Amino acid sequence: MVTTAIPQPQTTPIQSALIVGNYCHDVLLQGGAVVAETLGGAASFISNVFSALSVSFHLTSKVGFDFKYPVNHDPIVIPTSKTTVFHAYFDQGHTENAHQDRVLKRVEVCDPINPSDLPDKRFDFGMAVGVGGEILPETLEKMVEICDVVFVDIQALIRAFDKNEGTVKLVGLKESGFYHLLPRVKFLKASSEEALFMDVEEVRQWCCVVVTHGKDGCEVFWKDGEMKIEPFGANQVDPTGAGDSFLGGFVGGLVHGLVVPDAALVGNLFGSLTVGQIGLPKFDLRLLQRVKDEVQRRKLHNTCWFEGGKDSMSFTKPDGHDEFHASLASTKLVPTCSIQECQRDVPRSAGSVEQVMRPPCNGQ
Ligand SMILES: Nc1ncnc2c1ncn2[C@@H]1O[C@H](COP(=O)(O)OP(=O)(O)O)[C@@H](O)[C@H]1O
Ligand SMILES: O=P([O-])([O-])O[C@@H]1[C@@H](O)[C@H](O)[C@@H](O)[C@H](O)[C@@H]1O
Repeated sequence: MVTTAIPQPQTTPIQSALIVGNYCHDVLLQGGAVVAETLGGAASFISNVFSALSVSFHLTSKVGFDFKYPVNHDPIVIPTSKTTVFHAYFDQGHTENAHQDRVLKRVEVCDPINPSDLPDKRFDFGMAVGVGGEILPETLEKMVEICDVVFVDIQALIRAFDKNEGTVKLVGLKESGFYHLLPRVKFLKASSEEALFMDVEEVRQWCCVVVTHGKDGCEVFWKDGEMKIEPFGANQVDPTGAGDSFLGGFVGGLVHGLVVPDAALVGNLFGSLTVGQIGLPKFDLRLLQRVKDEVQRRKLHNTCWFEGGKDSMSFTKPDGHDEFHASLASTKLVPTCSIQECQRDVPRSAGSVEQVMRPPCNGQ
C-alpha cells in the first residue's frame, strides 16, 4: 500500500490576526414562532472557523451587560448597553426582495467600536466584520493603518437600519462613508445580494472582490481577471453565517499558505458546512483533521503565506486545484461522530432552543 506522509507545519512566520466586529444574539423566527436562539455575529462564526483551523487571533468586540453566551475570546462588556440583537424572519411571504433569503431586524444595538478600542500594536492582517453598524469609518481607517493586509465584509459598511423596526436595508457602497478607504483594503467580500450595491467593475481596480453565490460557490474578481470557484454539496437547514464561515475558511486557507483559488475552496467548504446546521456550526473533529491534512499537503506548492501581499494581484488556479476540491469534498464522507467528538470554539448556552433544533453532526 502506498502511503503519503503528511508534511509537518513549515517555518512560515506565525501571523498575527485582528478580528473586529460585535458578537450578537440571533433569534430565528418562522411562522410567527421562535425556532432558535443562538450566538451570532460574523466575529463568532469566523472565530469558530479560525479555531477549527488552528489560526490564532485577537478579537475586538463589544457586548452589553446581558450578553448570555460563554465565549473563548472575551468581548469588551459595556455595562450601560445591551448586546446587539438580530431577529431573522425566514417566512417566504415576508421577503420583499427576491435576492434575500431572510429579513433581518436589528432590535437592540450595542456601542460602536472606536479606533481607541483597537489594540495598540501592529497585525499581519485584520478583518472588519461588523454586522450592526458598529464599525465606523475612523475605525476602518485605524485598521488599515495598523494591519498589513485588511479583509472587509461589505455588510460591515453598507447596512442601514430602519429607525422604527430596525429592518436592515443596504445602501450603495459609494454613499456609505467608507468608499475612500477601499484602495487601502486588500479583499472585499460580498454576497450576491450585497454586490448589487457596488460597482464591481470600479472596485476591482483597487482591491480583490469576492462575491459569494450561496449553493453555487463564489467568484473572485481582480483588476485584470476573474474566476469561479466550485461549491460543495450541502443539505441547507439554516443559511445564517454561511458568508461569515466562508470568509473564515478563505482567510484561514491563506494563513496556511494556500493560493487564493485554493483558499476560496476552503471558504466554500466551511460555508457549506455551516448551512447544514442551525446557528453556529459544530464541526466534526475527524472531518476537521482531514481538512487540515489536505490543506497541509496542498500548501507545499507555495512559498509565502499570502500571495496577495504583493503589490499587484493576479490569480490562476494552480495544477491540482480540481483534485484539491475533490479531496476536500471527500472529507465530508467521514462516519457520523458522537456529539462529544464535535468541536466548536464557543460553547452554547444551556437551554437554548438551538439545542433542541440541532440536527446530528452528520448533517455536515
Ligand atoms: N446551500 C448551500 N450549499 C452549499 N454551499 C453553500 C450553500 N449556501 C452557502 N454556501 C456556501 O457559503 C458561501 C456563502 O454563502 P452565501 O449565501 O453566498 O452568503 P451569505 O450567508 O452572506 O448570504 C457560498 O459561497 C458557498 O460557498
Ligand atoms: O449569514 P451571514 O450574512 O454570513 O451573517 C449573519 C449576519 O448577516 C447577521 O446580521 C448576524 O446576526 C448573523 O449572526 C450572521 O453573522
